[in-house]
Amino acid sequence: MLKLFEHNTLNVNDIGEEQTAVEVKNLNLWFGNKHVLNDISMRIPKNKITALIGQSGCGKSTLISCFNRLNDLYDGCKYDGEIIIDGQNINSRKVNVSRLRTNVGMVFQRPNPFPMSIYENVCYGLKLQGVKIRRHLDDAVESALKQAALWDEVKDRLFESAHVLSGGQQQRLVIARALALKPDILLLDEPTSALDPLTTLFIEELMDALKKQCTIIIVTHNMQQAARVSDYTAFFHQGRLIEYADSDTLFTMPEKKQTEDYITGRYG
Ligand SMILES: Nc1ncnc2c1ncn2[C@@H]1O[C@H](COP(=O)(O)OP(=O)(O)OP(=O)(O)O)[C@@H](O)[C@H]1O
Repeated sequence: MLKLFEHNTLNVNDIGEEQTAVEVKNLNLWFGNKHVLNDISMRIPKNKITALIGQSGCGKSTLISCFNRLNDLYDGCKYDGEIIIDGQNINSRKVNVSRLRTNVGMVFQRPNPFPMSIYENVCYGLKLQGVKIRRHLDDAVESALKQAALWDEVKDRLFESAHVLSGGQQQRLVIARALALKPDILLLDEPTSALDPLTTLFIEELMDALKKQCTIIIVTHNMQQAARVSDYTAFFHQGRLIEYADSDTLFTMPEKKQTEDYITGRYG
């Protein structure tokens, strides 16, 4: 197995409260009558990369979308159980959802820069929050672009349209847009599936650097990527969490036959 990144991990059962970024407790979710997430419980550790894997349709994207309440946008979506972030059950009606979405950033499969300049893309969320002072915006844009390893490539053309950037640059721009809001948690839904292998590696190195400042949860279909980049991996099947372990253990000594069949490509 190609190992580029060092993983220093606890057993999933030993992740304590202080080390937990997201605690999922008996989460169930339905779209209409369809029971999509079935009694999921897990602790996702802080400042680590956790990969969610499993066959198409098993509920990975739905699960990460619970972490910033994106599923609320769909009529007919119901859920119960708890998701604790920063000591608060974010499934509660009392939660301020826009504040939650600032704290829990999300990046999707296809880079989706807004039709505006590179600069405006990065400071979009800050402006929505009411930040107006130009120097503050300039500093935030520079810092987020540096964290996303894009600054050197765009610093001389910040006011050009974001759409002139390559796919990999656009994906880093979208990551910078999320980072400008200083999220504690970054959700990445197949962030490299539309990118070539070199750009993918670049984004993986970026994720490894970013975990110092935030918790990363990534959905991926790419087993090599999950094994290379993540500290922990959770395998799902038909809406259930089948196996969750540190990635070294899950990819070399899975406990369940179903996990082994999936990671060795026998199905999926
Ligand atoms: N907005 C929605 N309304 C109704 N059903 C939905 C909705 N979103 C997802 N589903 C259904 O929920 C199930 C889980 O979908 P989800 O996208 O979470 O799976 P996934 O594991 O992320 O799949 P993939 O790997 O293909 O992206 C699927 O059966 C899907 O059709």
